[in-house]
Amino acid sequence: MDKLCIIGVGLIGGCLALAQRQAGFRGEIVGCDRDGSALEEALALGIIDRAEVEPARAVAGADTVVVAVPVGAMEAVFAAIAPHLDPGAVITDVGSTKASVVTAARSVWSSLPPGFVPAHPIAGTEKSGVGAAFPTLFRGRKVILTPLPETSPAALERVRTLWRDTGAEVVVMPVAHHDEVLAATSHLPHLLAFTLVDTLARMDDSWEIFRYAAGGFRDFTRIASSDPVMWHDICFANREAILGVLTRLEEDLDTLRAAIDRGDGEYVKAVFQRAKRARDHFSTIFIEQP
Ligand SMILES: NC(=O)C1=CN([C@@H]2O[C@H](COP(=O)(O)OP(=O)(O)OC[C@H]3O[C@@H](n4cnc5c(N)ncnc54)[C@H](O)[C@@H]3O)[C@@H](O)[C@H]2O)C=CC1
Ligand SMILES: O=C(O)C(=O)Cc1ccc(O)cc1
Repeated sequence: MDKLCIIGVGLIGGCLALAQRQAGFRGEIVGCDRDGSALEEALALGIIDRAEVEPARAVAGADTVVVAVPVGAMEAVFAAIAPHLDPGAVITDVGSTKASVVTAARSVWSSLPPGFVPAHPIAGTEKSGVGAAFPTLFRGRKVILTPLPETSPAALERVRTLWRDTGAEVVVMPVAHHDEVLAATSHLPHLLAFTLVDTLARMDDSWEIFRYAAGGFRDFTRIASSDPVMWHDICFANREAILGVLTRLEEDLDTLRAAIDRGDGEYVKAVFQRAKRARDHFSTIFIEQP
C-alpha cells in the first residue's frame, strides 16, 4: 500500500489514519471530506498528509480507498469515486450496516469491482469528528469483513492486513448475519439509550431526575450522546433486523411489566437471575475490552 485515501475524515476515518501511521505506514494518506473544516482540522493535527474536497482528485492513484461516511451517504460517495478509481484499487468501508452498503455499491457498479470489500470495525465511541480521533481505538477490538462472491482474495487480504495492522482481530462473516447480530448488540442498545434519555428529558422534573442519576444511568446512557445523523441512517439501513429484535424486546418488557403489575416476584427474580448469569458469563469471554 503506497497511497491510502480516506473519504469521510471523522472519528473512524481519523482513528484509522492514526492507527496506520502508528503501525508504520510510510505512504501518503489523503483525506477527503465534504466539510472543509474537518479537513483543515485533520491537516492541523497531522492525521492526513493531503486534503481534497473533490472525491475524483482524492482517489486518483490511490491503491486503497476507505469510505468512512454515515451509511446513508455511502451511495453518493461510491457514485462520485467510481469513474476515477485506479483499476487495481481496493475499496472498503467502515459502515455500521452491511446489506445497505452492498446495495448502495450494486446500484452504482453494474458489476461490482473485485476490489470491493465491505467492512465494519466494532469499535467506536459516542464522540464524532476527527478531533476525537486517537490511534488505539481498534486495538484488541474486532473488525468484521463481509466479502462478496465478486471480492477477490487479494483484495480481502489487503483489507485484512489494513485492520490487523491497527491491532484489531479480523473476522469474516456473511452480510445478513452481520446485520442480524449488530441489530441486537449495537443498534438496539443505542435506540434504547436514545429513547430512555429522551423520555426522561421530557418529564416535568427532568432537572431533578438527571441531577440524581447514578453510575448505572451514566453507563447505560453514554451512547445516547452519539451522532443523531449516523444513528438515523443506521435505523433505516438495517430496518428489518432492528424491527425484529425490537419486537422481541417489547414482548419481553410487556411480560415483565405484567409480572410487576400482578406482584409476581418469582417471575421477576427469575428474569434478573438469568440476565445476571448471562452477563457475568459473556463479560468474561467477550464483553470486557482491553
Ligand atoms: N462512531 C462510531 O463509534 C462508529 C462508526 N462507524 C461507522 O463509521 C462511519 C463514520 O462514522 P464516524 O466516523 O463516527 O462519523 P463522523 O461524523 O465522525 O465522520 C463522518 C465524516 O464524513 C463526512 N461526510 C458525510 N457525508 C459525506 C459525503 N457525502 N462526502 C464526503 N464526506 C462526507 C462528514 O463531514 C464527517 O467528517 C459511519 O458509517 C458509522 O456508521 C463504525 C464503527 C463505530
Ligand atoms: O460507543 C460505543 O460503545 C459503541 O458502541 C460505538 C460503536 C458505534 C457504532 C458501531 O457500528 C460500532 C461501535
